[in-house]
Amino acid sequence: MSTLQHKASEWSGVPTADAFAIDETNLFDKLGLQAFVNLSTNFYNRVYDDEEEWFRSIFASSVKEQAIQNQYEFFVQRMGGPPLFSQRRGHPALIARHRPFPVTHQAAERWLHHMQQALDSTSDIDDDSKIKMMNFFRHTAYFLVAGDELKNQNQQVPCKHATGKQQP
Ligand code: HEM
Repeated sequence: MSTLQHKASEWSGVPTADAFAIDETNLFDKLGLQAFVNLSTNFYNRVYDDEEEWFRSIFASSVKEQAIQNQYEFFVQRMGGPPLFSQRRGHPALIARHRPFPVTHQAAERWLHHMQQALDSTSDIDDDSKIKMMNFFRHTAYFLVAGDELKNQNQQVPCKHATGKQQP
């Protein structure tokens, strides 16, 4: 298991096997496209209305409708549907795509809070699928936090040129 996956399991409290239980059933076949559209719409409606300005502002440079599409296309692709995300956006590379944003433990908890509420208000997703999806989201959120911490560590490592010594 990679260090990032290990940290993701430890911090999220979700064992890797539970996180990837989304692969046991084809959730796209089970739920259909509209359920994913509804989930991401519910999620981003909450995010863009968040009373917590520090969290809302992380999304300030994104257009809500595009953020909704980016998210549901990724979920559809990851949960057994057609590769809509990759066809339009390229490789998911989630850590790299989150690089501009402060993906802290606090931000992960706020993201997950909105996602739990979005799931609760999406009636076309059954309870078993909700549990599977939430485990995947929780694990992935902390995988991104682990990736973000790596980015911060790398920034603290001085560049070899910063020593003033010339390399041979
Ligand atoms: C942990 C807290 C998280 C924060 C603060 C965060 C923040 C963001 C922001 C600001 C964007 C840009 C919105 C856009 O224009 O599409 C974004 C995009 C995205 N996020 Fe997150 N995110 C988090 C967790 C997650 C998780 C857990 C997943 C997947 C399970 C995820 C998947 C995505 C995807 C697929 C995109 C679209 C990327 C693209 O199309 O370039 N994010 N996220």
